Parts: sequence; C-alpha cells; structure tokens
Amino acid sequence: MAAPNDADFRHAGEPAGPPGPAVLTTPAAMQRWRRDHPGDLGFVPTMGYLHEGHLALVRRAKAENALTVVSIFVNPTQFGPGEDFERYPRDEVRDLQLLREAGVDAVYLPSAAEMYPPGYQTYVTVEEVTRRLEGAARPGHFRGVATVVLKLFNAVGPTRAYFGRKDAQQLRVIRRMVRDLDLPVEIVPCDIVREPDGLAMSSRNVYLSPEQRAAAPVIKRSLDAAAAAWAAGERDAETLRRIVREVIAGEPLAALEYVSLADDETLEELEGTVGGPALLSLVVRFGATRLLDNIELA
Ligand SMILES: Nc1ncnc2c1ncn2[C@@H]1O[C@H](COP(=O)(O)OP(=O)(O)OP(=O)(O)O)[C@@H](O)[C@H]1O
Ligand SMILES: CC(C)(CO)[C@@H](O)C(=O)[O-]
Ligand code: BAL
Repeated sequence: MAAPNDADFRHAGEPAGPPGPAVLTTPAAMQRWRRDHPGDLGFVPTMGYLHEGHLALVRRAKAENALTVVSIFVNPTQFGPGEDFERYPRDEVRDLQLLREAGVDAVYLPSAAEMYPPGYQTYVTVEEVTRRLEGAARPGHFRGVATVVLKLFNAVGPTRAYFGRKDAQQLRVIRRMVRDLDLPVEIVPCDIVREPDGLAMSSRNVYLSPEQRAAAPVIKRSLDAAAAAWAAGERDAETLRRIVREVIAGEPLAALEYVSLADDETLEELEGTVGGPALLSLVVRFGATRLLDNIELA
C-alpha cells in the first residue's frame, strides 16, 4: 500500500510561514530527497515523543553538518511480546513543530507497512555485544534495532549519525555494525541530558506516577555514589556494584532489575580489580516502567 508520490514529499507547517522541514514517508522518497540534497548530512534516529535529549542531538547534528535529518519511527521489530509497543507515547504534531523550530531540513516518517511490507524477511544480527544486559533482558531487541538502523541509514544516506549515551549498549551495537559492515557513516556519541534533579530524560518518563517520578532520581544518586567511590580510588568491581544496589534498596518504589560493571567496549562483565575504562549501567523498575541509566568510569 504505497502512498501516492505527492504524499511522499510535503512541507509541514503553514504555507505562509518560512518553509518547514520536508516530510518523507517512504524509503524511495527519502532516497530521492537525499539525491537532490548533496553535502554533509547529520542524522538523528528517534522513536519520537521528542524531549530535550533528542533536541540536543539535533542541535549537534545541525552544528556539524550542512543538512540535518531526523527520523521518527516506533520500530515494532525491537519490541518483544508484552512490551510497550502499543502504548509507547506518540505526538507527531508536536514533534513536527519542535523539529520545525529546530530548523531541521527533513523528517523521515515511514510507516511500519513501508518498512516491513508483506514478505519481509531480512534481519541484521550483531553477536557478542548484544548477548548481555538489554540484549538478555529483551530477547530480539538489538536484532530489531540493528535492522531498522541499517534500513534508516540506507534511506537517509547520512555522513554522521548521532546517538545518545543513555542507550549505552545500543551505541556499542551500532558502532560494531558500522565497523563490521563497512558502512560509510561516522557514529557520534552524545552525552546524556538530564532533568534538573538528575533523572535522565526519556520518553518513557511520562509513564511514571507523581510518586514514582519523585523517587526516580535515586537512579542517578546510585551512579553518583559509585562514581564518588571510583574517584576516591575504589577499583573493586563487586564493591562498585554493591554501592549502586544499596542506594537503590533505600527507595521503596524502586526495584533494581540489574546493575552491571562491564568493559567499556565489549560489555563483558568485570570481576576483581578494574583496570581500564568501564561502563556502570543499571535498569530500575518503577511499577511496570523500566528506566535505564549509566555512567562511564575512566
Ligand atoms: N536523555 C537523553 N540524553 C541524550 N540522548 C538521549 C536521551 N534520551 C534519548 N536519547 C537518544 O535519543 C535517540 C532516540 O531515542 P528514543 O527515541 O528511544 O528516546 P528515549 O527517550 O530514549 O526513549 P525511551 O527512553 O523511551 O527508549 C537515541 O540515540 C537515544 O539514546
Ligand atoms: C535507534 C532507534 C531509533 C531505532 O529504532 C531507537 O532504538 C532509539 O530511539 O533509540
Ligand atoms: N531508546 C531505546 C529504544 C527502546 O527502548 O526500544
């Protein structure tokens, strides 16, 4: 059910104002737009419901490239059965307005039917680095992420692609895929943007009740406690994980799903004395809502 060509390329926003971003809704329309717009292109893939974390990526992409493209696509293949695909927050009108204000050149807004038409059967599997952490907690998740990111890259043709450090394993999976498949794109990691009380911005924060939201900064406090111990010279992997566990245990609304201290690149869990750079990451549940966060110890 391909959209007619006219609908593939339209401008968001009022006709009287300055032109908004081009909105492309099919891979073919996106590829055509890219052919017509040569030059360095910064790409920010998202699942929409945009917040300051996304907009920081967009600003960086704009600062470093002649052209900026943002995709909004809630990718069904990275959600497992029973996960929140159906209720994932969506607000396309507000997102387009924010991207217009941010001055992006194009928004890629494909439908699931365009991305995965009947007969679709090709997936990308990144191996070792997907086995633990989010890969273990969400079987099939990174197969969906790697597949959709490769498809998005093929449609958009980016020079650079911007990913948040909040999804630390995702960033490493994408880097690995880019190296292994010789993709001609530079992956640019971007720092985590936080609320004033330390909670990492996330579209899923909207699921929290007021009481859960008030309790959620415990996540960053637990990372800060471990980082302070690290700064004071603590290098024992289990002690650093225990510090996180103890801080989270002090918050009755928070349930720790996992805490990991892993090799910063391979994500192999570390034991004993930590020598090199390490990624301290955790997932905390507030009711049905899973929130993830991390800090790099170097
Ligand atoms: N607080 C943040 N700081 C920096 N980057 C972020 C932040 N939140 C999301 N990103 C990045 O934005 C990109 C799109 O992420 P996505 O649309 O999944 O947003 P999200 O808020 O992380 O959603 P969710 O937490 O519900 O998965 C990813 O590269 C992600 O790492
Ligand atoms: C990279 C991504 C857009 C792929 O669907 C998603 O996993 C996300 O928003 O982090
Ligand atoms: N930001 C990661 C996408 C997901 O949770 O599916």
